[in-house]
This record gives sequence, structure tokens and C-alpha cells, in this order.
Amino acid sequence: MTERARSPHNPQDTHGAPQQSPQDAPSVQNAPMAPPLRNAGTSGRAQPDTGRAAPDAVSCTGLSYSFGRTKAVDGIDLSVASGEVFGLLGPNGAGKSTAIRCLTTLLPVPYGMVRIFGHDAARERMSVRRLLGYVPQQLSADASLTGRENVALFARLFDVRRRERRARVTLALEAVGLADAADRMAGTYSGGMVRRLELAQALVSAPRLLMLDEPTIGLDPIARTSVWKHITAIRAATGMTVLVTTHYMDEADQYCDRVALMHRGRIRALGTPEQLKAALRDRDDTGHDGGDGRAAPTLEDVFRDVVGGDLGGALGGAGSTGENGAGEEGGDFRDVLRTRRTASRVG
Ligand SMILES: Nc1ncnc2c1ncn2[C@@H]1O[C@H](COP(=O)(O)OP(=O)(O)OP(=O)(O)O)[C@@H](O)[C@H]1O
Repeated sequence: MTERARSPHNPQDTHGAPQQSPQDAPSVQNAPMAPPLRNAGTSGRAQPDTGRAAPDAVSCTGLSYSFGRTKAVDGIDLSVASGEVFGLLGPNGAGKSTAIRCLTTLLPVPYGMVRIFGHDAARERMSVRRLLGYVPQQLSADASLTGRENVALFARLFDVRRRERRARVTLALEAVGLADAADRMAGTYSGGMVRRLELAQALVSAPRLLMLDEPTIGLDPIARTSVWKHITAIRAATGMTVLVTTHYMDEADQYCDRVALMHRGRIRALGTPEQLKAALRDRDDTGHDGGDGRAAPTLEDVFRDVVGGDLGGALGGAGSTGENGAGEEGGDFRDVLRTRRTASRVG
């Protein structure tokens, strides 16, 4: 994995984003993935200019976005190498979802520059969309359809060729471990299965970059592990780049190659989990040296150190059981709906 971390502590300058009213912004609540997506990885149609080194999957400089007077994203710089699993971490309201929506083109890029595999997200929106799979925080599966029908619907929306559709739907369902449940109504699925179904919906277009907004929110630890196991296996099998937002620090530590710690719209630290923890451990004044019987620092310790005592209980760590106290497989479909609505409201 290419190591392109900047400094572990990377406070950003304020950028003067314009005041933008919520009415000015496109409505993205519960927006379906923007169609049509194609298998750009194999068609080659969406490839940028050749003759230069392969571009980063994501390259973003000075990105800012405001909802009225609320500066949700405040001048962030980010690059994600092709093939990385990159985590955008932060508590509720940090600006993660807004940032990821700008990257997907669901929100405009009023200030700054966003490039996806070299394509300008402001000027080449359709080229960018063809490269992406996106699983929003809001529920995108339909309880009244079977798992297979849910994925087939996305295959049509994303313009997967008719003759390939059936095989691609089956492959996507197999990739997330839902082959046996494919012909059951999604309304009978557990929370973990619903999330894996949404992953299959995003995978059916064979995207080069998979963006997941809080993929494990509201799930219990077993269901969370299962979702991550499938994400990791899919990445290993396809080389797909994965950009994930989460407020579960333990998951990011375990599964992400690099992370950016985001707070109040800015990136406060960026690097591999090991780099960030080592930087804290090596400092004299933190009480986290890991060598004298005291606990080695966690990513959550790093975050608290970077932002000060400004987090309250907003971060999820090891042993978090999810907001809904769901059962072993993450509650049922109605639990998922309730949890995501709540998560959306408190955001
Ligand atoms: N549609 C909107 N209208 C007005 N303000 C919004 C809107 N969406 C987000 N915000 C505000 O922008 C800020 C960043 O929110 P955002 O959802 O991007 O954070 P987040 O880190 O993704 O948190 P969460 O995980 O809870 O969604 C918050 O102050 C939030 O209240």
C-alpha cells in the first residue's frame, strides 16, 4: 500500500465558503444512487487521459460546503490512493456525510476541487458517477421486494447491460453472502443482512470506488464484523477502492489502511492508524506510552488528543452495541429503518 500520509496532525485553514441555504442545495435525503453507473473498470469509457501516472481514486483540495450559516465542510484536503480502504472518521455532525456527498456529486462543489480518478466532480459529473458505488446512510433497500429484486432494480438504474444483469445480480448477492436468502422478501432480513443487501446494490455496477456512509451504524458487533468481512473480501478480490465514513474508531483501526480524523468540518489528523497511535504514544506528556503498564493508545485516544475534550460520548469504540441495542444480527428491517431515521435526525 502506498504510504502517502501527510503529518499526523494536520489542522486545516479556514476557507471562506459562501453561505448556501438548504433550499439552494439539491435534496439528497433518501436519494437513490445516481444512475446510470457503468462498469467503468472494464469498459474503459470513463478513463481519464493516459500517458501519466494513474491518478488517485480521490483527490480533493480546499473542499468547503455550507448549509446556510452552518459550515458543514470547511476546507478539507484529501487524497485516497487506488485500492486503499480509507476511513473518514468523526462524531455526529463532523461533516463526513456532507463531504462524501460532494465526492459522489450528489451535492455540488461550491468551493475547492474534487477529482475522482482524475475526473473533475464539478464538470464531469456523469463520468464520475460511472465510477462510483454509493451506500448512503439512509435506507435504500425496499422491504416489499426480495433481495434479488432489490439488486436487480439497481442493476437497471445503473444501466448494467441487459444480457449481463442476471449474472451480475447473482454475483453481487454471492459476494455479500446473501445467495441463500436472495429470494426472500427484504422485509424479513436482519439488520446485518439489510446492510449487506445495500452493499450488493452498490456492487452490481462493478464500481471502481465504493463509498459507504456509516456502513455499520446501528448494528451489533457480530453484524458489524460480518459487514466488514465482506467489504474486506470484496476489496481483496477486486482491488476496488473503498472510502468509508464511520464514528466507530475500533472498526477504522482494524479495517482501514489510512484514516482522516474529522471534527467540525475540518480534518484534524491523517495517517495510518499505527502512525497516529505511535505519534501519541511517543509523546511525553500524554500518559500513553504503552511501555509502563499503562494501556497503549487507541484511535479514540488520538481523536480526543487532537480535538481536546470536545467530544463527549460521541465516538463509538470497542464494545459499542449500536444505537438500537439490536439483537445478534442487528435487529430486523423495522429496527434498521428506525435507527437510520434517528441517526439522520440527530446528525
Ligand atoms: N440538509 C441539511 N440542512 C442543514 N444542515 C445540515 C444538513 N445536512 C447536514 N447539516 C449540518 O451540517 C453539519 C455536518 O453534518 P453531516 O451530516 O455532514 O455530519 P456527519 O459527520 O456525517 O454526521 P452524521 O454521521 O451524524 O451524519 C451538521 O451540523 C449538520 O447538522
